[in-house]
Amino acid sequence: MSLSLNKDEDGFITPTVLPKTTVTSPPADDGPAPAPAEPTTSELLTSSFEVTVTLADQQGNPNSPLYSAKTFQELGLHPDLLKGLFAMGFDKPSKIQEKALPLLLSDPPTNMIGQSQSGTGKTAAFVLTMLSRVDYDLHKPQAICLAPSRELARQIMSVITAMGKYTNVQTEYAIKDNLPRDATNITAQIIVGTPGTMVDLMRRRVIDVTHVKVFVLDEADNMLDQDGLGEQTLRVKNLLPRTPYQIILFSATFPDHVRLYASKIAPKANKIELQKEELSVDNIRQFYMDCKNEEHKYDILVSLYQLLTIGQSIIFCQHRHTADRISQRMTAEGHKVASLHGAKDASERDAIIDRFREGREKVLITTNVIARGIDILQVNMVVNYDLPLMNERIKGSDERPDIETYIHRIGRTGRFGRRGISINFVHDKKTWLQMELIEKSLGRKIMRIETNDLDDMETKMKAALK
Ligand SMILES: Nc1ncnc2c1ncn2[C@@H]1O[C@H](COP(=O)(O)OP(=O)(O)OP(=O)(O)O)[C@@H](O)[C@H]1O
Repeated sequence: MSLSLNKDEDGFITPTVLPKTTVTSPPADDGPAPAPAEPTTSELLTSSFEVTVTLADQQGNPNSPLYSAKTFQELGLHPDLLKGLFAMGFDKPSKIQEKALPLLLSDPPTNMIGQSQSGTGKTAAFVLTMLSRVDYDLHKPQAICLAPSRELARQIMSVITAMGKYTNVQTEYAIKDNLPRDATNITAQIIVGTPGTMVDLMRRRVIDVTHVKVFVLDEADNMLDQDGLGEQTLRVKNLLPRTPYQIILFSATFPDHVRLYASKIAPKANKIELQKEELSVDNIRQFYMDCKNEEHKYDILVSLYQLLTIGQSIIFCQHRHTADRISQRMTAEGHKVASLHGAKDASERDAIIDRFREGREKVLITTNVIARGIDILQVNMVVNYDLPLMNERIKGSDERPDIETYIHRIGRTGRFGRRGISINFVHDKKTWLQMELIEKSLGRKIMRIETNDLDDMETKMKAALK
């Protein structure tokens, strides 16, 4: 089946505006596939549902953020890294990789602020840069990478390990409860972690920063936002040496108030930017369900269970206690679901996400903790049980929808051109208006699915995943 995009009655919009990516080089004196996964059967309510991948289609389509006219070979990568890439099944670079890698790898190193839609391969771009720049004979930290959650740090590490499989790279985590308290000296070349633990290890000089030459912030807008992890990230940066190092900031979103600050943190950066209307990928079809009240949301979720378990699904709630409550109720009623949030301890969090990654759990009920970056190809459905709101991020703010978090949440599906579905639950005027604001900001139609018509639900979902 080909992945040509059509507008249909379900509101799946063909991109009429070609996704343009703007690349800006620093002004002279301004501060420095697998592929489209497609169900091969429309039998959504049977377990015979499969996902096949036809990477070449989308990477050959100039309208796609996965498009590539170039090859990894042309990028002058070390043969050991090329081997690693091919072993991972990466045949050619995606658009962001094709544009960013020559800039990231050029000498002298230049900073980079890179934006590209979720699931389009940003990780490989910064991982390849770290792996290309470190000196494997020097047993000192040389690349520091920060991510907003331990789950994402662990995922980035797995990409480094896979891509660096044919090199002698040594890596270490800076995440909670990973190193023994009496660890004294990290000799690994690449360290990946969350900012709090990274600061701690740097302050205690367990990490010697003298030789650091690359500093990466994944999900950079969140890492720099003063209402997010900005303060902690700045602490890490202030502990880095005064000698020049390359700063790389990547995210699918850069809201205006962070964009300016990002340019200060990464001076004279090359910039790859997206326009507002290009923020969300077109292969995720967005729906909403009009629920009667909070309790009805729960009933609807339960009625969706069969659909949720065909591939894998992530259900996002506003609060940890909601995630736990729903998960306990559904479990008591005989459904198999797991819940994950920041109040669980480190080893439990690792076990839960690992089980989900391995497909042993099919439904994960969670909070914004894994809204960003998590890449699990089988996830074909995301449910916003509660819409993301600004006041979850910014204390005391009003109840405006949090557009950036929405983009990241729905981006947990539709990875690297695969098809995916997102469903928003609305249950009163306020949530309806919030959803309308999301729809307006993204310029994408969010289609209604009837809550009392399971057949309609099934038909629309089948069509969306086809
Ligand atoms: N060149 C490539 N060829 C084939 N698959 C690729 C390529 N680059 C990346 N991928 C795959 O695409 C998926 C998405 O990549 P990645 O997680 O880096 O996206 P991202 O842009 O960082 O997304 P997010 O914004 O959600 O963090 C991964 O499963 C990755 O293995």
